[in-house]
Amino acid sequence: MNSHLTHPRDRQISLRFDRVSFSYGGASDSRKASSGRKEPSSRKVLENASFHIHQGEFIALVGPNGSGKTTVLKLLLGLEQPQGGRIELFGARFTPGARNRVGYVPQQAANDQSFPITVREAVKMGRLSPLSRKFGAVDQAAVEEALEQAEIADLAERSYTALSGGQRRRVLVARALAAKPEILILDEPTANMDRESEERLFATLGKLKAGEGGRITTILIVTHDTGFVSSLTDRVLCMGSREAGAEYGIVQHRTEVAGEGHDAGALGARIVHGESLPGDICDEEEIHK
Ligand SMILES: Nc1ncnc2c1ncn2[C@@H]1O[C@H](COP(=O)(O)OP(=O)(O)OP(=O)(O)O)[C@@H](O)[C@H]1O
Repeated sequence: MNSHLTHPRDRQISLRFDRVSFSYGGASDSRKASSGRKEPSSRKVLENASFHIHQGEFIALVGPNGSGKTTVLKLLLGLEQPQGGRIELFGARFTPGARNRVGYVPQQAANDQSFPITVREAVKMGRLSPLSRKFGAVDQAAVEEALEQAEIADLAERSYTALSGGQRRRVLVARALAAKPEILILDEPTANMDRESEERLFATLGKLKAGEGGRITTILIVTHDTGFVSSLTDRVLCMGSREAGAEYGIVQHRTEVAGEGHDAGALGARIVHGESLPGDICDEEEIHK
């Protein structure tokens, strides 16, 4: 069976949260463990939160400020450990090897201002592995392809620091794509982005979703701007919704007519949308403050 032709929900699961609970200052909080100091109080972010994402799905993760979106990303990148439940990447518990198959585009690069390198060099960083193997022809080809995919080939020799915020964000996208990730995670990619960069990023994401180059990429995008990706989005995950048995959980909204797909019915609300997703997609009454 050609997996490209199958519906994403008939493909294997790339990522699963199974009744995940997490509190900052809780028993397995990494900062508490490393510092040895006791936090004055714990901050519960997730309780029994469950969702899963199929290979090739395009998912928007939305929710109000402080509802835990970044925390979900930290958990699935292995930067935080849940106190309860299970997180699976590619059908197994988190491993560093699985992490290498996930591309992450942060809101901004660490030390953004002091990045005295060209755009091509910044994208090359996506191919540098901790095993310090030689940078070869395959790596070079991947870098050139990522520059094209992110529509920044014309910027390749420019200094990274001379770029606009939106252009820098597209460099970070290219850096992630250079590693040919199976899952691509983007944290608020359009925040403070100029119109042209937004349009080019949208084009990049559209090509990834369409499977250009014969690769299937699963995409998880944290955004306040659901309109930006509405025509690409398969499902919306809403943070902070109260569900039976999950005080601080996540509700999955389908962006398709209710009843479709083999696992329809297992989840909460569904919505139907056309060109744009409504701003109040997550029921405000349901969102914890
Ligand atoms: N390192 C930390 N220690 C303690 N509490 C934290 C820490 N990081 C985040 N929090 C708290 O956990 C909750 C969830 O934070 P998180 O950053 O995940 O939310 P968010 O939805 O990404 O917010 P935003 O949209 O503002 O980026 C917030 O109440 C936040 O104050």
